[in-house]
This record gives sequence, C-alpha cells and structure tokens, in this order.
Amino acid sequence: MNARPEKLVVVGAGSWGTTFAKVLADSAIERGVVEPEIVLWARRPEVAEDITARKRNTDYLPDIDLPACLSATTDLAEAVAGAGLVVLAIPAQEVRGHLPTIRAHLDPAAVVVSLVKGLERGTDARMSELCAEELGLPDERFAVVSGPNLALEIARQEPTATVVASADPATAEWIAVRTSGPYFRPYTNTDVTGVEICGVVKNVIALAVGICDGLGYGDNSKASVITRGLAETARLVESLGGQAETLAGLAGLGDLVATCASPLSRNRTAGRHLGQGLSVEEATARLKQTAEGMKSVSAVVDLARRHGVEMPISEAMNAVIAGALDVDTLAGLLLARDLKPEGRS
Ligand SMILES: NC(=O)C1=CN([C@@H]2O[C@H](COP(=O)(O)OP(=O)(O)OC[C@H]3O[C@@H](n4cnc5c(N)ncnc54)[C@H](O)[C@@H]3O)[C@@H](O)[C@H]2O)C=CC1
Ligand SMILES: O=C(CO)COP(=O)(O)O
Repeated sequence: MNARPEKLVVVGAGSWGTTFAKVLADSAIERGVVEPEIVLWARRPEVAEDITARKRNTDYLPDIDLPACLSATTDLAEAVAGAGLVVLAIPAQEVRGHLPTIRAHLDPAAVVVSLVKGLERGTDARMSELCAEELGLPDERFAVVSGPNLALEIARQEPTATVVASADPATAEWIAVRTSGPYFRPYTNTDVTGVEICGVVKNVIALAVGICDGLGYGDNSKASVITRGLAETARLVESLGGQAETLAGLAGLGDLVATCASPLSRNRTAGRHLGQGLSVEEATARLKQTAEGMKSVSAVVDLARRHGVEMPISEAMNAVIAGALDVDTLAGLLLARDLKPEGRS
C-alpha cells in the first residue's frame, strides 16, 4: 500500500468542521509534528479569508482563536489533493454533490471520515454507503467520528470523548492518534452502522425533547422521550446489523444525553421553537445553521418502515415536520399507544 500523506483536510468550515480542524491541529502540535498541514475547505471566500488571514471563523465560532497552522481554501480539488485524511463536515443533503470532485483528487491511500449526522433523503443512505458508492471507497478506508461533541464546548477546549468507528481497527487507530490531544479523547470501535445511526436518530429525538421544552413540560417528560428514543434507536441499529453495545456508549447514550440536555443543540432548539408555536419554516429561519433532524427525519422513518422497525417518536416527528401533526396533540398520540412490557421490542 502507498504511504498515507500527513496532510489533513476538513471539508466544511461550519462550527463542527472548523472545531474538528482545530482538534487535528492541536493534536499535531501536542505530538510535536513539525509544520503540520491542516486545511479547511470553506464554501464562502470570506470565511476562508477569515481563517487563513486572521485565524478566526467569526461567523461560526466567534471569540475562538484558531491554531496558526490552520489555513483554508475555497478550491475543493486543491484541498483534497495530497491529503491522507479527508473529513466530511457539511450537511448530509449536500455531501453527494461534492463527492465527484473528491473522488477525482483523492489520494489512493487516503482515509475518508464522516462527521455528518444525517441520512440522504430519497435514498435513505448513510454517509458510509454514499462514500462506498460514489468514491468507490473500500470499507477499510472509511470511518465515522461521533459522540457527545457539541462544537462550541470543544472549541473552548472543554474535556470531551468521542468514538472513531471503522471496519478496520488499524484505520480507526490511525485517526484516533491524529485526533487525540489535550482536551479530546477518541475511543475506537468497528460498529460503523451503529455509530452512524445513533448520531442520526439522536437529532430526531432531540427535536422531540425540544418540543417538550417549548410546550413547558418538565424533566419527567423529557427523560421518558430520551429513554424510549434510545429504545427505538436500538431497534433500528440492530435491524441494520449494528451492535447493541454501541447504544450504551458515547455515540449512543452519550450523544443523546448531551444533545437533549444542551441549550447549544440546534436540533433541541429547533424543537423548542416548534413547541412554542413557530412553523417549520420559521424555526429553520431562526437557526441559520444545520439541524439535521429536521432534514433527515423522513429518511429515518422510511428506512425504519422498509425494515419493519417501529419508531413511534420518529414517526411523530416526521408528521410534525411534514405539517401533518400539531405539537399540542403529540403527547396524547404517544401515550395512547398499546400497552406493552418495557424493553426494546
Ligand atoms: N455543530 C456540532 O456541534 C456538531 C455537528 N455535527 C454534524 O456535522 C455536520 C456539519 O455540521 P456543522 O458544522 O455543525 O454545521 P454548520 O451549520 O455549522 O455548518 C455547515 C457548513 O456546511 C456548509 N454548507 C452548507 N450548505 C452547503 C453546500 N450546499 N455545499 C457545501 N457546503 C455547504 C456551510 O457553509 C457550513 O460551512 C452535520 O451533519 C452535523 O449534524 C456533528 C457533531 C457536532
Ligand atoms: O451532534 C451534536 C453534538 O454531538 C450537535 O447537535 P446539534 O446539531 O443539535 O447542535
């Protein structure tokens, strides 16, 4: 196999992409790498200029100083060329459109990492499936990084753990070394499907928790939604061949708790706005950033239905986002379901 280049690239200079590039840079500095090459691809020239010239991303991470070794470009081909690691950090619905350019310039030994917590609408594809299909990427060169990873807290260097999942443990370890640092601790596993699905569905559950907030419900309601949300996530993970242990880990319970508890979560915030009576359009406009749950929920329920998996909270969220269900009738609908024993089934 060709040697893997040490240039590291993040595609997407939003809040998580920029923070992840900082994680890579701080890890390289900590490990004593001489002149680390860490590049962000930004869609907008003013964002690239802000990062390269001022080491700031004012739009997405105001007040955060970025490492001196970070630079940014708007040229995706130039960014990807010669990189050993290509990290995808753009909204799920935008990924497919960028893959032909990435494929044309991808180093034959490069690893692709997805930070994306969404499914593609229309195909229900996970990012691992999209990359395999559109990049012709073998499983051992793909990984997903997911966990309780609210970008702003990590940008502020608050201690955080995450999961790096790849079918090939050596690939996961290679990435773990390059992300590990003074405030970021990756754990590795091989359950790509489980980690991806946990990250996607927790955004849908966070919408439901946000609606509880917006309606003025307290912690009992929210804990009930979180716990039953985890149960329906488990059913989908297992039906797709993922592992039950992943649910109890950082990418499962860890991320669900962080997102559903945090005022920083865009998905929870979007749900709160819906609960307070805003329309889907109004809630989306308020956010100005990606709330993957709103976009992916239809793909989640489609995937679940195709696999015969019951996901009542996701179904209800899908109906709310489609404008077919009023948030005021949500609780009654969920509570009126048939009585059954507690558990995953
Ligand atoms: N922000 C966070 O705390 C975390 C986010 N994620 C996931 O990371 C992914 C990226 O999220 P964020 O960086 O937070 O989003 P963001 O909303 O902060 O930024 C999105 C980025 O994608 C770019 N973008 C939007 N439309 C595009 C298009 N058509 N083509 C190319 N680029 C486009 C934007 O310019 C921006 O740079 C999402 O899937 C999200 O669920 C995962 C973990 C944590
Ligand atoms: O995925 C996240 C934390 O791990 C961020 O969640 P939001 O996209 O809801 O802000």
